[in-house]
Amino acid sequence: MQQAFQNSGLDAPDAGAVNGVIGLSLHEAVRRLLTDPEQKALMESIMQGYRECYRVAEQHITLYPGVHEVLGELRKRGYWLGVVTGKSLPGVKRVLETFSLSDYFYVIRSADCTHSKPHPAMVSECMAELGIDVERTVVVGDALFDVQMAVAAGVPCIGVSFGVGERDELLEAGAEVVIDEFSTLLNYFPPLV
Ligand SMILES: O=C(O)COP(=O)(O)O
Repeated sequence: MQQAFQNSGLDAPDAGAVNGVIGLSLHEAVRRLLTDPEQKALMESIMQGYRECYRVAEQHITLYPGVHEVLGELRKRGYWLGVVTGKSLPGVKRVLETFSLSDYFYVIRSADCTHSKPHPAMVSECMAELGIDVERTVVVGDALFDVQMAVAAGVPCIGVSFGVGERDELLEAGAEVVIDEFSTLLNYFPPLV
C-alpha cells in the first residue's frame, strides 16, 4: 500500500495506518488512508498501483502451520466452512487455488461483491446461502473488522493472535476468546457427526 501511494506521487501512509485498514475492501482501505477521498482519479490510481504491487507480493504468501490438517479435520467433524474476505473474488480464489484449499470451503464472500467488513453482509449472506442461523455460526478472524463484523451479524467470534490485530483489541471488540495457534481451533469445534 505504501508503494502504491508513492507510485501515485503521494507520501506513504505509515505502517500503523496501513495495518489498521487490513481486512477492508481495497476501495474502503484507500478511502480511509487518503486525506481527500473525493479525488476519484487519485483513488483509482492508488488502487491500480496496489493491485500491481500485490500481484508481485502474493508470490511470497505462505500458510500458517497446520492449515490443511485443521481444515480437513473440521470438515471431517461435520462443519461447513466459508471464507469472508476483504480481498477481491479473483484474489481469494487465486490464494485458495495456489494452496489447494478450495475444496474445504462451501461458500465465499468477498468485498468486491457485497459490503466491506465491518458490515455484517458477508456473514449474513454466507448463512443464508448455507441455510443456517446465528446459533450455529462462528466467525474466526485476526482483525478488528472481523470481530466487528461478527458482532454486527450477531455471531460469536474467535480471534487469533497471530495475524493483524492485537489480543486486547479483539477481546475488547467482543471476541469470545483469542487463540495463539491455528490448531487450537479444534478445541472449540467438537465433532458434529
Ligand atoms: O488479507 C487481506 O487481504 C484481507 O484480509 P481478510 O482476508 O482477512 O479480509
